[in-house]
Amino acid sequence: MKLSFLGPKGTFTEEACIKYDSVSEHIEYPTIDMVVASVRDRKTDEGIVPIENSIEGSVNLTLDTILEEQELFIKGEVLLPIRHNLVSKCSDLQEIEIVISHPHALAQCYRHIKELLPGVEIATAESTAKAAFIASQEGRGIAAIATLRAAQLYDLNVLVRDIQDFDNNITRFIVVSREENSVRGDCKTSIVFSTENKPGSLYNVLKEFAIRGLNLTKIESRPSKKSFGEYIFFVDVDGHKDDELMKEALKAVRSITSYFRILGCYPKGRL
Ligand SMILES: O=C(O)C(=O)C[C@]1(C(=O)O)C=C[C@@H](O)C=C1
Repeated sequence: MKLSFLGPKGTFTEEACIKYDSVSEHIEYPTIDMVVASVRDRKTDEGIVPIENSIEGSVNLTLDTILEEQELFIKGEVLLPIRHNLVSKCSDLQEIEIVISHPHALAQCYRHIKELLPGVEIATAESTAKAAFIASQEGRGIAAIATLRAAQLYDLNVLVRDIQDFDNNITRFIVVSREENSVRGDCKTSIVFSTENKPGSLYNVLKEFAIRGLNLTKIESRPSKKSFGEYIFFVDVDGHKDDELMKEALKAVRSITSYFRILGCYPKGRL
């Protein structure tokens, strides 16, 4: 089996990939949309991308990409504790003029970086490992926020360990596939929908889960990109899509929404 991930080697997504399936062939792609497209275009069987972080929230590019890919499903999820490190060719913090990383990683370490390196210039990269690679090429004056594995792979010194602003830093990754997951058991169901822009329409949708005692684990909105003030909602619910109460709730929600799709039903990830 071929499993694509947001690369290059040394990203947190690669770690999630190894945690999910260490046996398959792992293939790196430089961006989230290219990982998802590799599955759609049958170059790989499944792909892993980050979807949300406990400090910084949703990865919008992932939400927008899975919304566009109507033929793909979420087949699984992986939870990973995230520990960031400041890594560089330099061996002294005083020499650092630029800090580079993925925007999510920069946001997760914002206070720490401001404290350690006041006035430092910030630059972004497509992943933490890409930032480490750039730091290894550029050399002097630049540090990346990256994994310890990336520091090893790109031959960088670890200047400061654990620079995330909050210790309880967890990222959730999803596994995208052309096939639905067919397992039963302790599952989660992810849906996406839009409602008419009128009073109570979101309340009416959420009520269908509430009256049946179904627990929502996430709700996120993204602009529809068609009209200002119109939104698409992503909701995760505890439970399998074929459980009796869930089936009833999903049927009701389908009937009162202007757009509705089950993104996937899959086993809950564990830390
Ligand atoms: O750049 C990486 O290492 C990634 O895997 C991406 C990513 C993200 O998009 O949130 C994953 C985990 C961390 O939260 C920071 C960055």
